[in-house]
Amino acid sequence: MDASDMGTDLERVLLSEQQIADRLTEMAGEIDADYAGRDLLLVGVLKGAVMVMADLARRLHLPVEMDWMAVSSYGAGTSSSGVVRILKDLDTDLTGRHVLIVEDIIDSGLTLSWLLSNLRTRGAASVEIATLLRKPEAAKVEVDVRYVGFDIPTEFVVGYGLDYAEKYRNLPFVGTLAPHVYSD
Ligand SMILES: O=P(O)(O)OC[C@H]1O[C@H](OP(=O)(O)OP(=O)(O)O)[C@H](O)[C@@H]1O
Ligand code: HPA
Ligand SMILES: [Mg+2]
Repeated sequence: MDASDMGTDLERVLLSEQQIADRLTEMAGEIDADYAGRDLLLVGVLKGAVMVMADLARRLHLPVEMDWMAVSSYGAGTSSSGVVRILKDLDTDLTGRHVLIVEDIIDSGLTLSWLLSNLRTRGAASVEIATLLRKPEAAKVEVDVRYVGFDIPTEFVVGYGLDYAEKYRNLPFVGTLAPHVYSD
């Protein structure tokens, strides 16, 4: 699937499949080096982080475990409500574990800031964040992020796990939507 398959819904491609792949390879290299000799637990945040988790994890040379949480702050809209709900909690006890939260995007920062404090109360040896995308100018709270793929402008983006009203997650690239998609 490429941009032309999107018909008129897509405004432009922000990050191509190749750019994403190259950056994830670099991030995996840093993570491999930083966590060498440690037992790492990757925590993916459903649903948006599915693609990042799958592609980042496959580039790591460390023996990792993977677990998932589902939290929601957006519902079907395009701005964060600020109210974070746990829809599915971890199956893993974090006591003494090195935890790396894997996310698709940090926008207002409200979701990750909340999640970071929540996981830090669970006795982990360390809790860090890896995110593919971050919107620095949209931050409502500052979040201490260890690994960032790309800083992007304050525009609503879709693809590579990111949705608008649950659609577009399966695009292999990250793009912006044409305004008519929001108003129709
Ligand atoms: O920094 P914030 O403004 O809090 O936004 C970031 C969060 O919003 C999105 O999740 P969403 O709640 O849309 O759930 P989803 O992953 O299932 O789409 C995204 O995947 C992040 O988790
Ligand atoms: O720009 C975005 N796109 C899709 N989902 C999101 N969740 C937070 N920001 C975004
Ligand atoms: Mg969403």
